[in-house]
Amino acid sequence: MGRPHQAVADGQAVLEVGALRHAIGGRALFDGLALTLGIGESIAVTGPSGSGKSTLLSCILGLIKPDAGTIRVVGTEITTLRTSRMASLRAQRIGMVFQFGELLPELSPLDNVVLAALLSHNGVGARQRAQRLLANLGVPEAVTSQELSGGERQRTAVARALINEPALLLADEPTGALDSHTRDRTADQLFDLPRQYSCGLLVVTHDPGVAARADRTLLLSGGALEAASTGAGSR
Ligand SMILES: Nc1ncnc2c1ncn2[C@@H]1O[C@H](COP(=O)(O)OP(=O)(O)OP(=O)(O)O)[C@@H](O)[C@H]1O
Repeated sequence: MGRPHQAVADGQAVLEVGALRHAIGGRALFDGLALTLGIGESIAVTGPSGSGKSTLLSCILGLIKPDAGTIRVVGTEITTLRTSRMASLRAQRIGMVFQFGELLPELSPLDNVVLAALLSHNGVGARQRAQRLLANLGVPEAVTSQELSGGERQRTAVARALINEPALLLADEPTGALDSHTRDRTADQLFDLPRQYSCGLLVVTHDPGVAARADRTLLLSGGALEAASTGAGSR
């Protein structure tokens, strides 16, 4: 199922953030923050509540314009993009998984996933792609997604994020609403995705057991990202 856009070259970074600065309400959240994420790689970002993790994701999604610095998504500098161009880059290149899935409850899991393809003008073969993704992630068929368990809903949200074959997958506390068994299954699947689908994965999480699955864990502290140790055996 070829990408509807140019493929990411081997070795190319899917995300490069440089010298990022941003303040909210007079408080500096980012002060020279830098980050590089490669294709096939996963990074977990941890940090105290209010340190700016979700704001960082919003900057990468182009929803917040940072005060200064650069953000390149698959080589495209997004901080200077017009809204319409950013919207199309976001639809084609970035997948996002939220803490509570944010599915449309009246629609089936399949239709939730297909809808994301249609909204991105990527409808050709979308039903088959969605069926394959949902089957791979172990989501059962259902008339409405509100019939699903929390873990099944979250895996549907993962399928929806993958339907347009994004180069960059972002997740904000993707397992925060799940019990520990479901968390483990969902997190295992999530961190398999970069190699399975040739994308880069950036996960914001408070959960050391989830962060431990990432190739690298970074701590957001003092407005910058530093290497963090999640501790052996914290899964
Ligand atoms: N729209 C907004 N208006 C005002 N302040 C905001 C806004 N969005 C975020 N903030 C503030 O910016 C800071 C960073 O928020 P953010 O949600 O990015 O933190 P976080 O690290 O994701 O926190 P948590 O781990 O609790 O989710 C917080 O102090 C928050 O109150």
